[in-house]
Parts: sequence; structure tokens; C-alpha cells
Amino acid sequence: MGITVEGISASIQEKKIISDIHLRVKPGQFVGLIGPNGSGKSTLLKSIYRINKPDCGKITLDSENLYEISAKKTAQKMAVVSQESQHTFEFSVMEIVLMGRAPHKKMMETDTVEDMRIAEEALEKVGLESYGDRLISTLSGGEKQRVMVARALAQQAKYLVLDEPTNHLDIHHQLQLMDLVKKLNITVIAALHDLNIASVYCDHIYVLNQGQLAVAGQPEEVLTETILQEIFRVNTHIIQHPITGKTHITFLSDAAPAIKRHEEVYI
Ligand SMILES: Nc1ncnc2c1ncn2[C@@H]1O[C@H](COP(=O)(O)OP(=O)(O)OP(=O)(O)O)[C@@H](O)[C@H]1O
Repeated sequence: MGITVEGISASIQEKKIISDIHLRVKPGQFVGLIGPNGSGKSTLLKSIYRINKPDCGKITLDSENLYEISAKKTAQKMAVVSQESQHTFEFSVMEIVLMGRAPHKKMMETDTVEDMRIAEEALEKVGLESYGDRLISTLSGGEKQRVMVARALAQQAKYLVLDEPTNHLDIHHQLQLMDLVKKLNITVIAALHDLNIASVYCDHIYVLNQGQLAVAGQPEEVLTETILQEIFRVNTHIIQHPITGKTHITFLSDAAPAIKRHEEVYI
């Protein structure tokens, strides 16, 4: 059960982007994928949500080979919020959220009262209950992102794949979204750029670097000053936060005053 990725490599236009990736998302886990720009996080997620078939290796969803089950069956189990949810045609917000119901319906089946209720509830959860009639093109980047999350919620899938879900969101909506997803108690794999958010919300983190898995473990095992220096080339000061109890990272810029203060306090 869960999602397993067993030794996959994937290419784009014949260029190998990720190599020999192994990972496991156990039922109920919130798994984070972190790594520098271009390290292959989106490419790996695209293989997991069937947009980019791996060159080799195997991905399983509830023990079934992902690429041997139907797209509809996959969509009944897995919802995706990607960075590329662009719509060529003009849809209302409600129409987009209702698209999340499609995997549960027969072809050409119209939306039921229950579908409408689920879609309205999903919009309410992301704080956009009054936006149903708005055209998607009139929304801000952050509002569009929340609509995509509402569509994923309406899909009622047990697996959620998130590619930088907090992109575009202000800090209030970042935390609102992460809290919402966490409270759903479903199985999540998410590419995240904000390492403190990864620390707070993830049960397990995989770190990608140059298309390969560099390290994996619980947040406190992975988010260390040494690993962050090696992988992200940044200096950090890491503590266990006195209020949250979670690993908390302070990034030290090259600006001398910050580094001096750090040295004065700790040396
Ligand atoms: N369609 C494409 N054509 C050519 N190269 C691509 C394409 N998509 C991705 N790549 C390359 O693959 C590599 C990995 O990209 P990917 O988007 O998976 O990284 P990422 O870790 O998600 O990056 P970011 O943190 O910047 O979003 C990059 O070097 C990127 O330039």
C-alpha cells in the first residue's frame, strides 16, 4: 500500500533528468521533496502523476504498477496540484472545482446536487466560497492556486501530490493551506521550497540534488547545517524551536553583521 518508487530514471527530450530514485510514501504519511532549483523535484513528481513515464524502474500505487492501471482509476486515487495548471479556455471557478469530480463520473454524466455540495465545501475550505462565479482569469496568482487546491479536495482522493503548493501564497494562506492538507489525514507527497515549512509539516523528507537522491530521513535528520551547506550552499543556524519543538532554520546571509552576531553569541 502507499506509493513506491523503485529505481526510476526519467528523461526529458532524451536528456536524463533524474536517476535511480527510490522512495516510499507510506499510507497517512506527509512526505516532502526538497532540493535546489533544477534538482529534479517536479520531474520526479511528474513521473508519479503519470505525465512523464520513467525510462526504467517501477512506480506502484497501492501495490499496482501505476503505468498499468487506467488514468481514471489513478485519478480516483490521486489528486495533483501542479505548477502548470493553466487553462486555455475561460472557465468559472466553480467549473474548475467541479472538474475534480470527473474521475468519479461516467462520460457525459452531469453534475449532481452532491457534486455541487462537495465543490462548494472545497471552495469554503480554501476560503473562496464567494468566488464560484468568477472567471479564473480574473483571479490573483494566490487565489488561482487555492482554486487548484479546492479542485484537488473535490476529487476526494486518498493520495495528494503537491508541486510547490505554497508558491504565490502569502504567509497566512501558506499556513492555512498546509494546515488544511495536514488535517485531511491523507497521504501526501509535496515538493517544497520553504525548508521551515517542510520541517513543521513533513513526517519524512527526501533530498534531491542534481537528479539523484542525496539523503532522506526525518526532518531533524535531514535539515542539518552540514547537509544544507552541502546541498543548498547556504550557511544556517539550526535550533529545536522552543515553542513548536520542530527543527527551525535561520539562514545566515553573507552580510557580515549577521555572521558576526552569530559568532559573538556562539563562539
Ligand atoms: N521540458 C523541458 N525541457 C528541457 N529541460 C527540462 C524540461 N523540464 C525540465 N527540464 C530540466 O530538468 C531539470 C530538472 O527540472 P525540474 O523542474 O524537475 O527541477 P525542480 O527541482 O522541480 O526545480 P525548481 O525547484 O526550479 O522548480 C532542470 O535542469 C530543467 O531545466
